Amino acid sequence: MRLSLPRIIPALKNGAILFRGKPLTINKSLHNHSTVVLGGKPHIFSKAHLYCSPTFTQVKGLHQNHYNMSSTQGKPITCTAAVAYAAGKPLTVEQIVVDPPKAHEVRIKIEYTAVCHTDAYTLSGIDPEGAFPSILGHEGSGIVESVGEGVTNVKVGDHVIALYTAECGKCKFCKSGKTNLCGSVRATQGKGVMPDGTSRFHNQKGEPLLHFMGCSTFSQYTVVADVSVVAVDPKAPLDSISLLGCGVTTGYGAAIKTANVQKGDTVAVFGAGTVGLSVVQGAKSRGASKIIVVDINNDKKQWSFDFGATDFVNPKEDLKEGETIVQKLIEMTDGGLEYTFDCTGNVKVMRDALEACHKGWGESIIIGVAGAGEEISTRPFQLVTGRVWKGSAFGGIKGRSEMGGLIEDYQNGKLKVDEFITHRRPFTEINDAFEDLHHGDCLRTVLDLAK
Ligand SMILES: NC(=O)C1=CN([C@@H]2O[C@H](COP(=O)(O)OP(=O)(O)OC[C@H]3O[C@@H](n4cnc5c(N)ncnc54)[C@H](OP(=O)(O)O)[C@@H]3O)[C@@H](O)[C@H]2O)C=CC1
Ligand SMILES: N[C@@H](CCC(=O)N[C@@H](CSC=O)C(=O)NCC(=O)O)C(=O)O
Ligand SMILES: [Zn+2]
Ligand SMILES: [Zn+2]
Repeated sequence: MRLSLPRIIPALKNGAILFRGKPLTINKSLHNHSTVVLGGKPHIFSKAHLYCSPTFTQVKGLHQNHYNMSSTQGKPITCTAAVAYAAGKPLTVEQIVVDPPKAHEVRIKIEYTAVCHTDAYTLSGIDPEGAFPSILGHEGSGIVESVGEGVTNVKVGDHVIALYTAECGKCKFCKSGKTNLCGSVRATQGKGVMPDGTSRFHNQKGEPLLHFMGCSTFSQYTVVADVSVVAVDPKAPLDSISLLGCGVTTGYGAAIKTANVQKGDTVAVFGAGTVGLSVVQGAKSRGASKIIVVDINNDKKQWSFDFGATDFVNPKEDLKEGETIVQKLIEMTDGGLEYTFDCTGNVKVMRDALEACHKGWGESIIIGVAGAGEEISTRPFQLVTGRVWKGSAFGGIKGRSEMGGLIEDYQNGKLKVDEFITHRRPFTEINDAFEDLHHGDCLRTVLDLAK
């Protein structure tokens, strides 16, 4: 049962609600502003918090569970989603049905989602794991609507980010201390189903729709495994932090975790999208001495400098006759770079990125995702002579244990996030958001699921 506003207000007026053990008094504008006064200090709660939050620890005559529950709990929800019915076709915005979460699952009311290049990659049909019909989207934030049995890490009303890289803390991978990859749900996630092998989505004809990357944020409601969701500070704006669900975290983490860039290091970043520019800001935060952005699109030049690049090279325009990008970079850095990052997904660029590394110690980190059948190649001599080829998924970040730190970096002004939001659209314009991706003036389009 949802605790309705008319029911909660008399309870508040009677002083019957305790917040962290102290009685709450209501601000007279509670109706409109959701503001309560505690110890003389105003506290602002979102509507969702007022309705659902267990931070309200005691309501006279009501059991705690009552106000932890929503009226939709345990029931299917009909809502709007964007369905990918076939590769290369626009998404269909339609009403779908989202089943309640089963044990160790969480149903989230998605508030905002951005479109990542990987969504376009899968929709294009070149993802070996791409399957249809499905609900794409993996860069999203929202509020927990209900939880299944046994869920302890999040509760109704929590502000959350969906995680395509789960963290169970118990599997071989999680316990290794060597990787952020988690084995707990990855096999079923890759098949587009929940850990029990079934889907929580179906369309109005009753046909099941597949999940995507364990997130499926292109739906007003989604269901994820409990290991694939993290609760965050409710003061962090949900629209901005949706970007921490993928692009920003991936690039920033690749610089500060996977590569672990140190003061004075030289860095080259191939591809100045959200991922590449987030690598740039990670490298800058570590005090890299040179941060060279390589991109074929001059529209990315100013952004590169804004995020901390020291140089910008457009291989289509800035090379001398017969010069390669590898030669240019080696010449600019007295023998090559300490770290290079591919943020394009182009396997030829990946080779250049490796070969631009300094002999003996340079490391190249592949972040870009390449299509089915694509392979990387280089002369083994490149590795024999000390260059290292690595990859990075979700920036090497463990979503449940490390997201809080990234949110703090954002809140303290150390990590730029808002600057990536170049476009905003109502959810119904999702196909235009995919189109935005192909234009040089777009880093991220954030979609508002309420519109
Ligand atoms: N490993 C992981 O965990 C993750 C991987 N990814 C992958 O990372 C990549 C980047 O993602 P995102 O930032 O969202 O993508 P974007 O498309 O926004 O950025 C890619 C950038 O690379 C540029 N580019 C394309 N070809 C070249 C080239 N030959 N040389 C130099 N620059 C080039 C593009 O230019 P233009 O605008 O002209 O096309 C664009 O500016 C994608 O492959 C994505 O799938 C994303 C998130 C997580
Ligand atoms: N499905 C593809 C590979 C896609 C891929 O590499 N995904 C990245 C995240 S991309 C986010 O925008 C990743 O983290 N991969 C690790 C993972 O476990 O999926 C294929 O089959 O090639
Ligand atoms: Zn992504
Ligand atoms: Zn695990």
